[in-house]
Amino acid sequence: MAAPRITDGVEAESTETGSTQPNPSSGDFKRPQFGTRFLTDPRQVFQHNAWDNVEWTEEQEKAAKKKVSENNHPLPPEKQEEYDNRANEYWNEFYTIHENRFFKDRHWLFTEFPELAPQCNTNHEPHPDTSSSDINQQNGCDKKQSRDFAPSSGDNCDFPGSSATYRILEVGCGVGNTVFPILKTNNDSGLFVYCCDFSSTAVELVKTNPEYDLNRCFAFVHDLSDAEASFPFPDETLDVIVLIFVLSALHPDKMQASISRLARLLKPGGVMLLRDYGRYDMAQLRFKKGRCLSENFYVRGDGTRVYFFTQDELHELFTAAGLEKVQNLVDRRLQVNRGKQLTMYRVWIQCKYRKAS
Ligand SMILES: C[S@@+](CC[C@H](N)C(=O)[O-])C[C@H]1O[C@@H](n2cnc3c(N)ncnc32)[C@H](O)[C@@H]1O
Repeated sequence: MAAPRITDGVEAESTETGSTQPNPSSGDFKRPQFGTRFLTDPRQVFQHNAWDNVEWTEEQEKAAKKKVSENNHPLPPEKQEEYDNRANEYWNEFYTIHENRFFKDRHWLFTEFPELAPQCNTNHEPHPDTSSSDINQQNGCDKKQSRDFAPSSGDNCDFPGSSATYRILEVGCGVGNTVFPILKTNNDSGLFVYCCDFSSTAVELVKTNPEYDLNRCFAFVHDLSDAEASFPFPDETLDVIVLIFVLSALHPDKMQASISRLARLLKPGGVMLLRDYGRYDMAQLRFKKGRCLSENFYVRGDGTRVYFFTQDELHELFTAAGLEKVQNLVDRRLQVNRGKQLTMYRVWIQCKYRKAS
């Protein structure tokens, strides 16, 4: 595996495999055997490109804490405001420069999140209460209706994907590195995938991708931090919501309202899936002075922002939105650049939270 590509902007975090280790305290007991290369002899560190489930020493944790607190001098309020007001412009610039070359398709998606293609995985049983026919009946819709739609009609029967039986929304979809693999892998004829991003440049790249198929997918511009903004489908219509390295891009003050708004979109029994940066990830420790916006929240050289979560913070956000924990684990990985003899400690958090039936 190649070392992560580092620029003065976003880290190519999502090129990494998502191998994680089962953690009984995470409530996750059925995880596949994946990511089982453990570093038992430190002298062997440069023998492989990556090591799984790396334990941090006390000194390492202490040094990370010290580095973060030394850097905790927030930028002045006017700078903060500018980064907040122009957040989508910075991401537009990012996608204008990188187009679809930056975030790579990820192979770990379906091992970590089998909910994205449940027919390929016998562990997953959609909850009996969450069938789309129920939703359509609640909305007075006939399940056999055409998939054509008129998004502005305001008619709940006539929203994109209204006749689907399994609906997934990806928020902060970028150029579709999760959406297109889902469409390719999950060939359930009842599947419909929505995806949104507040970068109109990213959404345009999704829409102009040759694999974009309006019969199976609908991309739209949406600002997650605007909890009042409407969605092109009614509440309680989604089986799955996916957030991959997107919540961390929001201002921490906006996170709770955004997650609570998203929770309303889930059917009873539906799940929210998240993978994002964990506290003291290499990317956090690499920030230089003058980049801190508030505690554990930073702005990169290209104007995009990033927060580094603890498991407890995410648990609090999801449960305050009325969701129940299915999984909340930390994925600690040691990546090695053998050529440069560099070690990089990555910390990612992975969560699944369900809406009660
Ligand atoms: C690190 S990228 C991850 C992109 C994609 N999820 C992936 O993994 O390839 C973060 C994405 O979140 C989007 N984003 C940031 N803030 C957002 C917001 N408030 N509403 C919607 N999308 C947002 C950015 O435009 C960007 O596409």
